[in-house]
Amino acid sequence: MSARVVTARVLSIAGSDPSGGAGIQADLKSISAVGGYGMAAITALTAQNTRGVREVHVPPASFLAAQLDAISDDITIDAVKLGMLANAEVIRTVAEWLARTRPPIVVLDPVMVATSGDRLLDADAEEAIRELLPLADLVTPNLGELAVLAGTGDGPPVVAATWAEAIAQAESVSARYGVRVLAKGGHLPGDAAPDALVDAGTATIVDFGGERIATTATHGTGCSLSSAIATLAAEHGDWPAAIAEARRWLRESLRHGEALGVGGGHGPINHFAGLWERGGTRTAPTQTEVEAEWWAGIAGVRREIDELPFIRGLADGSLAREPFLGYLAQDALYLHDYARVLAEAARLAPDAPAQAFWANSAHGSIVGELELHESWLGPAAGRSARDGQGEREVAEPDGATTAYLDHLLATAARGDYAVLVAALLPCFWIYTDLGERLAAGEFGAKALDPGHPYASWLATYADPAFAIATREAIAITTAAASRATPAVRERMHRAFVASSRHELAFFAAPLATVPAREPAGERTAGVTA
Ligand SMILES: Nc1ncnc2c1ncn2[C@@H]1O[C@H](COP(=O)(O)OP(=O)(O)OP(=O)(O)O)[C@@H](O)[C@H]1O
Ligand SMILES: Cc1ncc(COP(=O)(O)O)c(N)n1
Repeated sequence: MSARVVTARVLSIAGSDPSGGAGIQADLKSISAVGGYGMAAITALTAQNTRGVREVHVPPASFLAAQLDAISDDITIDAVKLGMLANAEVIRTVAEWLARTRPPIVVLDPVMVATSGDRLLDADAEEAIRELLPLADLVTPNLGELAVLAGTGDGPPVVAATWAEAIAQAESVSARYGVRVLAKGGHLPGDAAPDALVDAGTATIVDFGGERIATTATHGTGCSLSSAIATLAAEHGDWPAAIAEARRWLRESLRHGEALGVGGGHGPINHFAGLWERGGTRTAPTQTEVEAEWWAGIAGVRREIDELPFIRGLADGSLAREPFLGYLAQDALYLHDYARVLAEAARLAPDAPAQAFWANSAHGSIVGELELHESWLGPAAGRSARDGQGEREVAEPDGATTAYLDHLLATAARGDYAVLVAALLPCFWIYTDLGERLAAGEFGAKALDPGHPYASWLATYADPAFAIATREAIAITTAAASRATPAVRERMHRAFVASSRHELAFFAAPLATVPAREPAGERTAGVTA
């Protein structure tokens, strides 16, 4: 078998079923459902529905040859699936093209009679199918087709009545034509629906067992299975693995067929049931779209932050030293635990660059806390006790700090990396944005004045290194959101919005929580400057 490919380019050479359950329509759905790129050259048009075939129109074989050449002249074909071939002339056209182009994988579903009992191959063409067998890598007959292939032409074909008889017929076909045979038990009576891969060349039989699924939606199962096997064989480079996976997918699709409610006869399987259930129908937003949507989504919160008396006072320098230092004390407490949550993100990170980024940010957060103590607050509480300077009153986290940290620590404890990084992001993003806009004079010229009472603190937030870290945090988070399922992305977004609201409460707290009974200027909790 040829080298593996990521997205197999698979050509179905088969008939059209306008009801969408069998033929090329089923083939294209099946190839797509298991991850391949589907192409289709049409051998015949049928007028059929789930109840039966009304008419068949076979275009000139020369036109089929033109379709096949148009494809092989331009496109690398990783696998071919052959379905309804209608008549001997079509079979010969396909055989000639196969012999000339030698696709690496050829799966032949020797379609002869539809589930409804209608002929899809001229009676006199059943013999011609044998010409194709040596050109195929795998042939997938149902019990009736297997009997025809196993027959020698003397007398009518004898359909296997037991699974053992079917295996014996498959062995003789495999030996006679030098082709692997997947014997299919879909038409066996009883509760089992077994298939078996029979290869006389290697004297191996691989059994694929399975309970029969109680459903009337079996139209096109043979078409769908053979297309999925061709696609997965190109991807896996291994027949038993490809067949096992194709059968798992087929059985899932069989279980969901009836719910489609298509037609009053044998309805189609639901080729995409698994994909739909696992979230495959929604287009994932790009990273740029996530970034724009999430940022726009917290526009209201950001506006409220901009308008806070604390931010206005910080910008124009009118903010009293006492609430400012109260804020810094809370910020130090926040950074203390924020560092631990960042370290947890490093622990959960799926790759080394992300792990390094979060670990580095955790380090930055610890350094930030220490710097706050060095520049503004005095020695950190733990050290002050050890240094015998324990006289100083130690700040307790206020309600806003506690709530924010509880949210982050709970998110970390839940252990979902994507949701955790979304929760961590606002602290980077909102601060960088504020710092940049303060430094740009958007809140008034005073913020740019070197004589501003908090100039050195303002400078930290306009730090280009912090802006670079913020870009990285946005990139990591939006990449995770873009890859996530819709449900996880929604949880990420909720965590992001929740953290943004906590940012607002955090900025609002210093002026909102000064206890009324405490005379201004005398509040000392945590403030040591
Ligand atoms: N009711 C069922 N439950 C489980 N598996 C089934 C059922 N019916 C068919 N299959 C499986 O579907 C695949 C096709 O089998 P089947 O023997 O019906 O071939 P077919 O006659 O070529 O299909 P088609 O229905 O397209 O004519 C096999 O893997 C078979 O085991
Ligand atoms: C065009 C076309 N190709 C193949 C089949 C066989 O499928 P089934 O046996 O499930 O009817 C079909 N009905 N129509």
